[in-house]
This record gives sequence, structure tokens and C-alpha cells, in this order.
Amino acid sequence: MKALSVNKINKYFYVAQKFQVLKEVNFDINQGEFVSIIGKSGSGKSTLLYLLSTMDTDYEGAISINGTTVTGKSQNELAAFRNAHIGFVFQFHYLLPEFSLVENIMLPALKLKLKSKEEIEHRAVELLGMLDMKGTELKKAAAISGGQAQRVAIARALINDPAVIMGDEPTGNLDSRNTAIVFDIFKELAHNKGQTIIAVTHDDEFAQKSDRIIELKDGKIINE
Ligand SMILES: Nc1ncnc2c1ncn2[C@@H]1O[C@H](COP(=O)(O)OP(=O)(O)OP(=O)(O)O)[C@@H](O)[C@H]1O
Repeated sequence: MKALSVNKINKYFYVAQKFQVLKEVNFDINQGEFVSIIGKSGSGKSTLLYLLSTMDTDYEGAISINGTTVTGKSQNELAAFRNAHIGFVFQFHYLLPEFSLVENIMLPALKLKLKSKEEIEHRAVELLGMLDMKGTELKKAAAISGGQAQRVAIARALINDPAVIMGDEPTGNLDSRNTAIVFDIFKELAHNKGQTIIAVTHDDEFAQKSDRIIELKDGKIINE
């Protein structure tokens, strides 16, 4: 099954004049693939991820995620779709510092309102254990290391069991040990749980070890 289908995407920015940042971008990603998006600074990686994440809807072409065409949906529909189907991990984890780790992880599920608070809390604790952070449940997010915070951000991204996990430089501020931990978590999720991982990265080693590389140059795909 296809996790993602990107059809002839063109994207423009208007700064003084019209500037085409993505050019006829076309590719599919299968369910359970772990894909890295690479390319030089300014090649359009973050812009592309922003479209794939459904956050930016101003483009030509069409995007389907998990069999649903997201192009043309309203902002409200997209917000609900994102929360149910996509998990996000960023370079900076954006945890709420005064909230406990478990509370941070629970938030997207509380918003979705599909499960009881008790069920959600149970799953959040389980995820922390899976990420090798058992015993840290009640710590405040302000009081943990960067590598731990990134794992908590991954747990938060996983709380609604998203089909697709998207990362913008998910290991960007981590040392090599924590980068390896995050890489292994992604690999496990893709290969054993069938979740699809799409990560924009500047880290060559990370990209080379993933299942597949999509390379952008000047807004065009030059390698997939
Ligand atoms: N909001 C915006 N308005 C105008 N131009 C933009 C905007 N966002 C990005 N750009 C331009 O689009 C091009 C692609 O930017 P983008 O951030 O997608 O590249 P990138 O490959 O992710 O770069 P980096 O690796 O440095 O993060 C760049 O020329 C950038 O200046």
C-alpha cells in the first residue's frame, strides 16, 4: 500500500517576484518505508515536507496520504487529518517545559478524544518504556537532556499511532549516540510496526542507512 503519493507538485514563493521553489515533484512512498530527504541548503526540502505535512496548502498538484487525497481539504479537515494520521518530530522538540513528560506525550491524544484519559496515560507510559525512559514519567520536560527530550518528542508523535511519521532534522541537535538511538527507533517503527518514516536530514550517514534517499536539487528531484 502507498503511504504517500505526490503528483506533479509545483510551489512558488512571491518575494518581489515569482520564484519557483518546487518543480514537478513526483514520487510515491510505500507503507513501512524509512525515507530520507536530502539536498543542499535551499534545495526545497523543508518546503516539501511542509506540503507533505498538509500544513501548507498553497501549491499546484496533488498529495495523497494513506489513500486519502488531502489536496483541496479545508483547514479544519486537515487539522483533524494530521492529528489522526501524521506524527511530527522536529529538530527542536517543542515540549512544554512545565508539563511532565507523560503530560507532554498525552496532549495529541487528549485532543483527538478517541480514548479515555486512563487509556491514553497508560499508552504514554508504555511509549516512554519503549524508548528506554521508564521511571522518568513525572519529570518536567525542562529537566531532561536534549537526547531524552527528542525521545519524548518521538513518543508524543507516536501517541495516536500515526501511519506516517515526518521529521524535519529529527536528529539535528543530537550527538552521535542519541542520533543512533533515534535512528534505531525509526527503523524499528518502519520495519516492525509498518509505520512510514519521512525525514529531512543533513546527516549523510543517517540518510545512507535509511531504506531510501530522495534527493532534491534546486527544487527538482534528482534521485529517488
Ligand atoms: N516563506 C518563504 N518565502 C519566500 N521564500 C522562501 C520561503 N521559505 C523558503 N523560501 C525559499 O525557498 C527555497 C527553499 O527553501 P527550503 O527552506 O525549503 O530549503 P531547504 O532545502 O530546506 O534548506 P535548509 O537545508 O537550509 O533547511 C530557498 O531559496 C528559500 O530561501
